[in-house]
Amino acid sequence: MEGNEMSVAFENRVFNRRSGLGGGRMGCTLITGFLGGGKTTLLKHLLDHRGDLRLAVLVNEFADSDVDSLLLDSARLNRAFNLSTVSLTHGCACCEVSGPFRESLQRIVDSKHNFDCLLIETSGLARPDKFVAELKEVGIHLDLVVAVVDAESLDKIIKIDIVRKQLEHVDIVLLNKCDLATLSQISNAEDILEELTAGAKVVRSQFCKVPVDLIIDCSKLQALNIEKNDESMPGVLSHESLPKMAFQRYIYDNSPLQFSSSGHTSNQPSVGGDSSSTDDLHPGFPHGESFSSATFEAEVPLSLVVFQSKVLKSMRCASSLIRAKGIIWFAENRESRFVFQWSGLKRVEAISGQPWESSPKSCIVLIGTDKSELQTIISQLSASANPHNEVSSEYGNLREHAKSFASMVASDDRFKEPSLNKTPLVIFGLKGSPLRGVKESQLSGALMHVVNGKGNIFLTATTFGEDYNLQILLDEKSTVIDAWSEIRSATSIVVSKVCKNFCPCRSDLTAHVH
Ligand SMILES: Nc1nc2c(ncn2[C@@H]2O[C@H](COP(=O)(O)OP(=O)(O)OP(=O)(O)O)[C@@H](O)[C@H]2O)c(=O)[nH]1
Repeated sequence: MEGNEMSVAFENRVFNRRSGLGGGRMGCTLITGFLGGGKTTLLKHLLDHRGDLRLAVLVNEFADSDVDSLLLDSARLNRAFNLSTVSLTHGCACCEVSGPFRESLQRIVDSKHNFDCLLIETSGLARPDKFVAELKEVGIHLDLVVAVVDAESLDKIIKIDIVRKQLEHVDIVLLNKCDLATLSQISNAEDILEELTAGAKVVRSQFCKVPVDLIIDCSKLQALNIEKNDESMPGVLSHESLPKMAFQRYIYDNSPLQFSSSGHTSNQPSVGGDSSSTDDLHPGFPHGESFSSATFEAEVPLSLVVFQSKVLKSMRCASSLIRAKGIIWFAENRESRFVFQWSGLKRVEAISGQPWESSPKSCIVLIGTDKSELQTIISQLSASANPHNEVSSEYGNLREHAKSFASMVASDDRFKEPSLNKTPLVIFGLKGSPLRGVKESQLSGALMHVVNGKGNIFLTATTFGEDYNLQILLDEKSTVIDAWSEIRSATSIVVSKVCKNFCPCRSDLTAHVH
């Protein structure tokens, strides 16, 4: 790539905006940034707030699995927009751009949908500069390169070569996850970015909530006065994985399970993996580090008891694990699909909000630098898969634990009335404050992050409209008193942080301001 080409894009955009130029060609925003920084979160935010923009989206994924499409629910979006999903399993937009990536670009350009803007989410291990020439070839105008960066972990990951490369030519950096970072982490991150990005705009954000106009050039549309209709659904066109030539499938030899490559239909869990290394597989591979990915799939539910006691434990012990994400089918919550996320400084989330649209199954991708650690986690995941759908034998005294925990929650008026279901899950959550504009989801979501971040307890969350509930399953090892004491003290931290900007005279929060 030519040196300053991308930095110039931002100035061009500014110039075009001011002069009403920009041409009739479709513009493109490239979203880059290391694994787990918040690129998909930004994409979702843009899709949710796109107004009447017609957006085409390409998602580039590191692992050999379509997890991002599952997380974005792209099949549903494409159905609504009458587009078919293109599966680009043999081409990497970053490393091998001549194949399917070019074809998808061409398809977007030729599309009768007349898209206003193409959003490309690059994989967390891709170099954004590799995309520029291809875009030019098909006549797509690169408006902007945006990097999404985790403010809490930037000082750790900045040592990784690809992270530095990603930041070299960006126009805007969203310094994201500012809700998790301390002020000193934020200002330290800003210093690092100033040094590395040669003058990019740095914008602090939480969950990438920034104006759409900052990321997408809307001025062209106004200048061209394009008529819009209400059916401007985005087209989420593809998932891509890294090229087969740069990767080697490997099988976990010592597992007793049957293994298969993607597309298996058995009721047994299956795993697959990809590994990349600059040395032995692809001498020209530009990523500079050796990363591996492994995918676990199971069409039987996973036991939450085993998941939290074994899988999470091995994930926490795996110092080389960088990222995990996927969809989980828990035996204790069969009706909903849980979106599982592990990113940054061991931040764990498991949130369900949607019923299954197709047959339930779990699909989890792990990315790290040590294959054997990934293998250990995969083995634990396999152990948590329960082909016989019998989990009640694991419950033992857990229901008693649940009852006493629920009674403790009931005694604290910061919480809603807890409930129990037929499993040992306790369902509970913090009260919101409509008067102060503090939602249940804000408080309970923050509580989940704080508690899960410590790693002693695992909270999952379920959402339904404005309702946001947490779930806890106290296993044999956790004592109810310890768990409750940890949740109470985390609650105090969360409530004081979220509510600190509000005047304490309002009565509906008095319960929160203990
Ligand atoms: N607390 C907090 N969590 C965030 C924020 N932004 C994103 N997350 C969470 O961080 C996790 C990773 O976010 P993603 O958007 O999937 O990150 P990504 O960069 O697309 O990840 P890869 O595609 O794997 O590279 C998810 O659990 C998000 O909910 C934020 O500002 N604050």
